[in-house]
Amino acid sequence: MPRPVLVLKFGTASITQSTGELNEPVLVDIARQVAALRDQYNVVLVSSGAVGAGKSALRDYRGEISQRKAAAAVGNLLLLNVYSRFFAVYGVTIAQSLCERHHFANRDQFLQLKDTYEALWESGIIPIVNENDVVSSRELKFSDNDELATLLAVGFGAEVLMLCTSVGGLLDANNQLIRHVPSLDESVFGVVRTDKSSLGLGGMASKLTFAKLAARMGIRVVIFGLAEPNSIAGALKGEVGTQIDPQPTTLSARNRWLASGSLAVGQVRVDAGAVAALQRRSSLLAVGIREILGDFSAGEVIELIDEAGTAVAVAQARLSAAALTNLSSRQNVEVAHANDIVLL
Ligand SMILES: Nc1ncnc2c1ncn2[C@@H]1O[C@H](COP(=O)(O)OP(=O)(O)O)[C@@H](O)[C@H]1O
Ligand SMILES: N[C@@H](CCC(=O)OP(=O)(O)O)C(=O)O
Repeated sequence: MPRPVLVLKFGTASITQSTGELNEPVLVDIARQVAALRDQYNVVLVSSGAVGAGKSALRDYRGEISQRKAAAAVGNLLLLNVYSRFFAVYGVTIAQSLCERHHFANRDQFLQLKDTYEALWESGIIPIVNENDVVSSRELKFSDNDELATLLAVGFGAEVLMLCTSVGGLLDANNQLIRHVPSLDESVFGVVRTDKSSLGLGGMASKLTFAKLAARMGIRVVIFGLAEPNSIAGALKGEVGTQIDPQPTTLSARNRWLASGSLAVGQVRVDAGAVAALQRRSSLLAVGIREILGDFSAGEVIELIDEAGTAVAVAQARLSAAALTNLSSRQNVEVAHANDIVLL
């Protein structure tokens, strides 16, 4: 039996001090706790903290985009060096994996990543992942490492996605920990404020957004903190942090991919009749299309939005944007087959 995959993400606020410097005692403890999970899980550790760790090396750091990239270039080295030293104490070798968003657009390319991780896991090595900030452009970035961790969890069909937070979990309006969220509906999002740590990108709003996606794809999510001893094992057992239940899903691995990991390169606005047809699991026909937004080729992934602009589905387009625009007749032209459409 292959071991289940566990994706574990640590944000800047959890592993650095307020100055940005790496919090070594916390990292030693993470290494101890994660090393103990290796026999049970194939672990992917997603770690932020590079910008914080590297920024003091830059003269007159003001947090501009180019300076953040430069800080990440310095800081990733420091971060991995510290992880490498601390994991070595527990006999674990680590590997570095820097990911870019476009690697996730093409499923074949993404599966190469999985191949590599499997080779690492076979030798007991833990991959440590961060966004490749040095080259990531503003348009093509992951929104943050919560998204990167989620896309890895969905792509690998992980059993559990664990998002570490500096505040111990999801808190209610009285700052009390919410222990169990059976389903992430709007009322749950209502407790989230928009504050986040100064060096990180995410915060709780981002964690919940991606937790919702992962749960919809059948993955159990835990948002937890490191305040208690052995909190990672505790969170896995459901005793620490906020537990978010996975939703039942019948989507195939490929369609889960379509709905989450792929990059939608364009959008198509569809009318109310087409929305109703999609909900009946019909194919999308050209007659229901109101507007084509962006440029896409046949075979690429597009988002289907309703008249109000809300995304209702993602689909693999059979026709390019240009071919769709130039249709002489829109009767009986299939734009996306039902099997290639995933409702959101
Ligand atoms: N309802 C909430 N429960 C917990 N944290 C919340 C809530 N609303 C907003 N937050 C904020 O979200 C942030 C949690 O993200 P944090 O773990 O610090 O960042 P990251 O891991 O992305 O660096 C904190 O700044 C916290 O104050
Ligand atoms: N890639 C950046 C962190 C980006 C990020 O998502 O930060 P966070 O919100 O703290 O998880 C870094 O290593 O500093």
